[in-house]
Amino acid sequence: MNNYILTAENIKMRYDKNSILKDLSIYVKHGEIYGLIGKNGSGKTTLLRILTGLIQNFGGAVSIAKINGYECRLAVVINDPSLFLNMNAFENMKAQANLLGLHDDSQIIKVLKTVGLTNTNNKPVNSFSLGMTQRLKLAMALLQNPDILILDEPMNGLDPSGIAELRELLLHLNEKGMTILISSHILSELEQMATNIGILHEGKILKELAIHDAIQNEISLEKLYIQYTREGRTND
Ligand SMILES: Nc1ncnc2c1ncn2[C@@H]1O[C@H](COP(=O)(O)OP(=O)(O)OP(=O)(O)O)[C@@H](O)[C@H]1O
Repeated sequence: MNNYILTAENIKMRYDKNSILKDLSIYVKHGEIYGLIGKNGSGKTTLLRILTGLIQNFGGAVSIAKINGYECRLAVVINDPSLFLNMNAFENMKAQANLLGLHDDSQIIKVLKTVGLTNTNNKPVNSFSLGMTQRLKLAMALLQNPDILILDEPMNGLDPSGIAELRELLLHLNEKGMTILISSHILSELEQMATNIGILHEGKILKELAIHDAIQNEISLEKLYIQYTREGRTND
């Protein structure tokens, strides 16, 4: 038996005549923080949308592991606006909880505490900082108590303290057992946070590696990124 919680094999996706993902395979293990990197337009968001079921017309197969007979729960934080801007954090969470059929407010209160949004004094979301908004989106995803959390460039636009807060939060969730798949261009953050890295280039995951191997061999992610995504690269 393998230890994968999420696998996708032979994924093919095209928009009109543009082939974006070309027989791509990705393997995410239980308990890891998998950092997905690649150039702008390489297909990271497309892949994450496929993995989360937001895109259905693709080729290949996605498989989510089962624990005790139940498929692992997956939640996603993507950049689509999905918040009610005139409502406060609790009201947004309540709306999401209703959609999920959760009627116990204690779960909302617990999750808001986890992301540090309990003392927002009834402020509407349209007065939130970007960091607070990102934490609220994360809280909405956490309401589902997921086994796998998928985040698409969650640090975009955050200031250094917002990035650090988000990193601490994700590390905390991971320590509690949550598997995390995160796409980002901020390689220095992934170096601090990820356990594994996948480099998406020309429609495939060209390279997967464990961060501790890179550290042991004193290879920076930036160097690897450049090596694997430049034209005429060597793939070894
Ligand atoms: N709905 C769509 N219709 C047509 N083309 C699309 C659509 N969505 C994405 N694309 C194209 O597919 C390619 C991959 O886009 P995608 O957003 O998946 O890349 P990305 O790696 O996430 O990029 P970035 O790092 O800039 O966010 C791009 O060329 C993009 O223009």
